[in-house]
Amino acid sequence: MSTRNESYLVGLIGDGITQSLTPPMHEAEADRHGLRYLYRPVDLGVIGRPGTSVGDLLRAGRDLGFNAFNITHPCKQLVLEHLDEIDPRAEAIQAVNTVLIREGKFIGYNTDCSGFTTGFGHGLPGVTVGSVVQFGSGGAGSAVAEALLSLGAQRLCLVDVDVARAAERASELAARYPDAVVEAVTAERATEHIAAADGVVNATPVGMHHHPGTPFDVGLLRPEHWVADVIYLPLETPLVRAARALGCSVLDGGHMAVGQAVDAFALITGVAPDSARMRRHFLELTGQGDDAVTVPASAPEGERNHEKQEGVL
Ligand SMILES: NC(=O)c1ccc[n+]([C@@H]2O[C@H](COP(=O)([O-])OP(=O)(O)OC[C@H]3O[C@@H](n4cnc5c(N)ncnc54)[C@H](O)[C@@H]3O)[C@@H](O)[C@H]2O)c1
Ligand SMILES: O=C(O)[C@]1(O)C[C@@H](O)[C@@H](O)[C@H](O)C1
Repeated sequence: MSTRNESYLVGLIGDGITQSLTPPMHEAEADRHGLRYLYRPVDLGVIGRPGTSVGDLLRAGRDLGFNAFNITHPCKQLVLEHLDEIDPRAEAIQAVNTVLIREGKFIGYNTDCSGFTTGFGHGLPGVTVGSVVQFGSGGAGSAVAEALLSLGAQRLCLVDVDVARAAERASELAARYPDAVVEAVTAERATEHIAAADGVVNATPVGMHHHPGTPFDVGLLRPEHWVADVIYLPLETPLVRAARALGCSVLDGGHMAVGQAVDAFALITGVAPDSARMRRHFLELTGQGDDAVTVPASAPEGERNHEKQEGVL
């Protein structure tokens, strides 16, 4: 037996998340720290519950002794009304992906934003954030837009098939970042903005295994563009592949996936995870275990088998 102060019971609430790599990332890192830590997917599709049941699931989890939950599509906004406290950044984004249960209270955070920010710094070092066209302004898109503006983007164009959603996000962000130009643009007008942009971001599900394709015509890309995708299943989306072939600097969705997991693990346990080790494990899970990075000679034997770099997300 163990109480909730002696071990960790964590879940991921969302639809279609049974194959998520976040649970194995947390569990393996916890093992390396000698923590007793179980992380279970709570797949709404499998248990036949709607996104609106997230509050009931949180309360059931609290009563059953869970320490925390990650929250994903379609619940990142739906969960807001069930929180007792919310981190200021998550409040600004109006999306939560991590809920800590402390003394019976639900405290919400957004590690998608911090995870994208860290991954951007490591994966696209030295690029000019400058002017960005971002496709998708939902849960991930809100976090990424916030990250880009806090990284210094001066112009951000949001493109979403849900035009009202993009307009709403753009006006919220413009109010909070008055020195930047933030606007919603139609897919047609995005063409001219991509031509003038430093970077292009995909924060839509287009490119996932079950949603193949690209959110815009990749013929618009030039080698000078940097390109970021948030999708990590697959890691090599059609957009990432096309951008790499063209010679663009590219950030795949794995950087954000590891970054959000690193930050959530730290919040849940209070223990600083080894982000490079989590990145290596993630790449093994995705079958990309030979990512070209280096591990210091002092690393444990098992880790020296991989030619990888410390501190790379
Ligand atoms: N790497 C990570 O850590 C990470 C984190 C969160 C989400 N994701 C991924 O991000 C993607 C989006 O997730 P989400 O939670 O934001 O979903 P969401 O449904 O909240 O938002 C997606 C948005 O994209 C828009 N959209 C769809 N097709 C479009 C198109 N062709 N052009 C423009 N807009 C379009 C939708 O209208 C919606 O507003 C998913 O693939 C998810 O797996 C990755
Ligand atoms: O890896 C996933 O499946 C996630 O759902 C991705 C993203 O939505 C994160 O915010 C979640 O914490 C985990």
